[in-house]
Amino acid sequence: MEKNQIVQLEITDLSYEAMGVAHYEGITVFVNNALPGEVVKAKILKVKKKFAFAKITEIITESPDRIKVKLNQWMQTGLAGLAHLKYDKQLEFKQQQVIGLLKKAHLEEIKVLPTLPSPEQTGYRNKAQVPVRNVNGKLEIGFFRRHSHDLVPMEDFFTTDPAIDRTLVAVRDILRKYRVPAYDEVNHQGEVRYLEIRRSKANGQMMVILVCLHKDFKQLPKVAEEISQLANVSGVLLNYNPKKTNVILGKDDYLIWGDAQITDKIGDLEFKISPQSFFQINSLQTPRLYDLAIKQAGLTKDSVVIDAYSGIGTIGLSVAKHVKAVRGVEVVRDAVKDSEANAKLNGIHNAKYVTGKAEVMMPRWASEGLKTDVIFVDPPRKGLTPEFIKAAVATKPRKIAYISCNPATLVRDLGLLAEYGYKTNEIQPVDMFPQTPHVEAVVVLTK
Ligand SMILES: C[S@@+](CC[C@H](N)C(=O)[O-])C[C@H]1O[C@@H](n2cnc3c(N)ncnc32)[C@H](O)[C@@H]1O
Repeated sequence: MEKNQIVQLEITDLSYEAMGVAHYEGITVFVNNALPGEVVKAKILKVKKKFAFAKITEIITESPDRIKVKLNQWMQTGLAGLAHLKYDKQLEFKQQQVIGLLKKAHLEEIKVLPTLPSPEQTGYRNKAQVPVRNVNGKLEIGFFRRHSHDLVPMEDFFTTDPAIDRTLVAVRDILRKYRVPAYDEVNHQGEVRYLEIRRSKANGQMMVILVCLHKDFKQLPKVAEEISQLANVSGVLLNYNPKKTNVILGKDDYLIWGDAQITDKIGDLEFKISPQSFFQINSLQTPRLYDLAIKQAGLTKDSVVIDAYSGIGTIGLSVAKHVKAVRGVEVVRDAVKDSEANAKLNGIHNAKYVTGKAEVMMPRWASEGLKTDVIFVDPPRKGLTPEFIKAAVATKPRKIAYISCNPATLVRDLGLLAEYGYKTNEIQPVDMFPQTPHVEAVVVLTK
């Protein structure tokens, strides 16, 4: 097999990144946007020792589960890498992914429930972060072509709230009008690197963040004023990111106009959200995700609960009314400030939040005599660290409620927690990210 060769392939599986999997002369071939059951002609793009990458040139036998995607750009960029698959099959794919990982880890006794569908299948994202670059001499917004930094210009981001899309395009036009230079990655010059918009599903408020190479640029006052006049914009901020990096946001935010926070709701609770605070992006599915964890946690009015990795306090505050006390811990100071303000905003007096690492704070609380019944964990994609697991187990909770956005690290951690006697019978996948291969899941472990 060599680069640029055209081969006929039978697709037998979907990889966790939603690429079609085929086998050819002992080599595993990953084919962009191909579906199981399909026979395709494909051009080989890259060959390694044991695997290769290819793209479809012709579909010979089409899967009955394939649907036509409106814009080719969504597939080219990986913005919506599962959009070509019928929604019920997307849900099945997510369930199967967890089943496959459990099998590999010899944990097949754990049952995986059918994936809970999302109330909205498109336009569900309450946040967009889109790169700004020059394409053919024009400032454009869009998404990077898969595995590259070539910008594919776009106006319809499909999974993002349509009100956010309209505002992104309006801000792009303002930047063009005032001839603000887009960021030039190669020479590390220009001004605007990314646009970020966060929108409250509850009241429509939008926060617009210009991620810039410098703290200021000459057109900024005019640009900010025009953005502030767009419908429902409640704040305009500049995020300062001077580094040569792929990380989107810099450390510092400067408020140019309006409010530095928006307020959204989860269930009947209100939450103030700061620019850098984590907030689940699928607003309508989030309360259902939390409810699943809360229901299985077996809470009583006497329970003491830890909200580890607490963000702006969404889980702990949703739990607070069912229990005696909540202790939360989070590394981002602004998020902790938000959680304290959110407790007040909702009249909750039994939840306390601190800034720090969960693995450091939990043993400290235990040594101060805190007896914990349930630990809620909702870690980043890398999952739990061995230090966290040790600290959590030493805290001796009856249950650990684990919300995960990465089934690979979830399954790894389930194996580790089982060694300490924390076990589960089932996993509930929850679709927080329709049209993408991302899988969220809830598990409650009992000792
Ligand atoms: C997936 S978010 C969950 C936030 C929140 N529970 C929610 O549902 O909105 C993970 C959070 O963990 C925080 N974090 C990462 N490592 C941490 C650690 N070692 N200790 C405490 N918090 C941590 C991140 O800053 C982030 O806010």
